[in-house]
Amino acid sequence: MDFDTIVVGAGTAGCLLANRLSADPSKRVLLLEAGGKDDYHWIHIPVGYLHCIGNPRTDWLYNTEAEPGLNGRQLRYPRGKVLGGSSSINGMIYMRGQSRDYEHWAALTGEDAWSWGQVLPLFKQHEDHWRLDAKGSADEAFRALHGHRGEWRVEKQRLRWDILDAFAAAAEQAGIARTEDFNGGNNEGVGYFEVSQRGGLRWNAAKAFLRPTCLGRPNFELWTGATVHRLKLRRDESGALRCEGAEVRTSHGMEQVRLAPGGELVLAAGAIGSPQILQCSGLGPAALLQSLGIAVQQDLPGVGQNLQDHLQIRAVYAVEGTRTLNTQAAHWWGKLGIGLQYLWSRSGPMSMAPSQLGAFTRSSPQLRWPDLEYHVQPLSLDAFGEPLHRFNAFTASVCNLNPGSRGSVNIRSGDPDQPPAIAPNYFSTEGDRRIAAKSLRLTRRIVAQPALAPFQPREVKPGPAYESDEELTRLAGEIATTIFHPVGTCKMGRAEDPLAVTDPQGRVRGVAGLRVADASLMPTITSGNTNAPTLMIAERIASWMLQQRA
Ligand SMILES: Cc1cc2nc3c(=O)[nH]c(=O)nc-3n(C[C@H](O)[C@H](O)[C@H](O)COP(=O)(O)OP(=O)(O)OC[C@H]3O[C@@H](n4cnc5c(N)ncnc54)[C@H](O)[C@@H]3O)c2cc1C
Repeated sequence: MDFDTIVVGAGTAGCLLANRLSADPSKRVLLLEAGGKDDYHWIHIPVGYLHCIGNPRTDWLYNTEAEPGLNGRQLRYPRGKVLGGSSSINGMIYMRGQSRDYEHWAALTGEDAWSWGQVLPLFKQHEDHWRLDAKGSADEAFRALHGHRGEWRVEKQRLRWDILDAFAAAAEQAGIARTEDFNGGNNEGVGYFEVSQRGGLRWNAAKAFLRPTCLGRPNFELWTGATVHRLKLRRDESGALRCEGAEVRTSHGMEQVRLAPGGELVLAAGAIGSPQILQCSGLGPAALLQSLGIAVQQDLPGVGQNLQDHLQIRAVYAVEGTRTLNTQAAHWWGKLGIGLQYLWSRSGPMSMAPSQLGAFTRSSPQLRWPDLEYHVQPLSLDAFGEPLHRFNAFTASVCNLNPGSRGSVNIRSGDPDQPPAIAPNYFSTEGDRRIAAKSLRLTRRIVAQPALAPFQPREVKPGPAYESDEELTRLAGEIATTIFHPVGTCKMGRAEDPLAVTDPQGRVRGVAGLRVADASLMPTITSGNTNAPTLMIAERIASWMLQQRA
């Protein structure tokens, strides 16, 4: 059977693409997903991300290389391997980034369609914002920025914590104004995050875009447990290269899926999966491919390079006179109470996104835009996967939104089952190290404000003894970890950019019938969490594909 479109990866981008591209009943669309169905209960109960990360049922279980900037540590590098992809295991924060991110993409690519004014309608197109539910509860300015009745539900969190309210007040005392909306183009301010949930349950890309619409369409097929190993490429007499389909491993063994004449295959396998598939297919840096004995189909030096990620520096403060999740979940009766609260009202800690309170601010008053994001949590632990501390504490995690460090994703062999080498190269620039020290000092300044004084906060990590830039940077390397935002490994760009893997519309250079439409396409990381920008990318590329089909 031939397909007009084959989408590889049913994650954040892939589910939206499949929905839009199969809306025309005359076009046959196949969606391929390596992971299984999203029928695991912990995907849907928000706090279940703790059970999904590090679980082979839902996670690819990657690790980074030993990172010099993190004092030689390797990090766990979760990526969703299930229907919905990373949207099934992520922190659910809805964050578009800053308008300047998109102006920058437009300048870098020369394509004005990526500018803020032109992407805003795309964010709104699939949005279903809770504040627009009730008539009259949102003003015209809010309506101009947000969408209603789209597929992507955005809700207010169903909990609050005294310690987080106090942190918000302390941030205000330190000069960070309150905000009710982080998604208006400038996210500066402090407030509770809004989340991708519906009625206290996670809202992932599969629920939003596949069920029931897509799954009911006779022209649409979804294969789960289907891992794409390589692309099928053919060179015609004139030497032009075209993608004709893919080799896929399913429960029946290896299968070939084919594109109909003029069809397109869209890679939406994410910032790790998409470059891996390209490199395994002979599309990538020639030297890397030759060193592994892979025939070079097209030398694309940028495939797998330009990896960008946000690194969170997790400062921990012990507190007195209030309860945090650490002690609330320490005993069976506490857990029972939490469970009953969730069953009764779908609220409380089980409805909790990993980070509830957020703040965007500037590491230096000279900056025009916020370059730091705080994720504040009423809990603390030594590392994800470790138990919560037994004392009451909160974590103020801070990340540099615009890191200068660039890393890579490179296959180690032509075997698609071997995980690639992931080297984010954190803290590899002087600027990133300087901002790390500055951001820890800012955290201390916020925590020292009067609003937090009643809770007698005591710095547990990195520890009050450390003061100098050098000490703080080394300690940041000790306590920092990924905030799970890898992007940029198949970046789009201008023809004269040697590292651009695709043109500004996601078409892979030198290969007809092949696009990329996921987080790997971003030329630079957005100033915030990356799920909403990835949905927008998929919306944009789908609209171009539909126009070009017509
Ligand atoms: C733990 C975690 C927490 C996060 N928290 C947040 C948050 O709170 N807010 C936010 O905005 N962002 C968050 N993110 C980031 C956000 O989820 C991602 O940026 C976004 O999901 C990326 O979408 P994508 O479509 O590029 O990739 P994905 O959603 O990862 O989808 C890729 C899909 O392709 C499949 N695939 C890969 N290789 C193959 C292959 N060879 N064959 C077939 N299928 C394949 C994968 O299994 C997966 O389903 C988080 C991510 C993680 C992992």
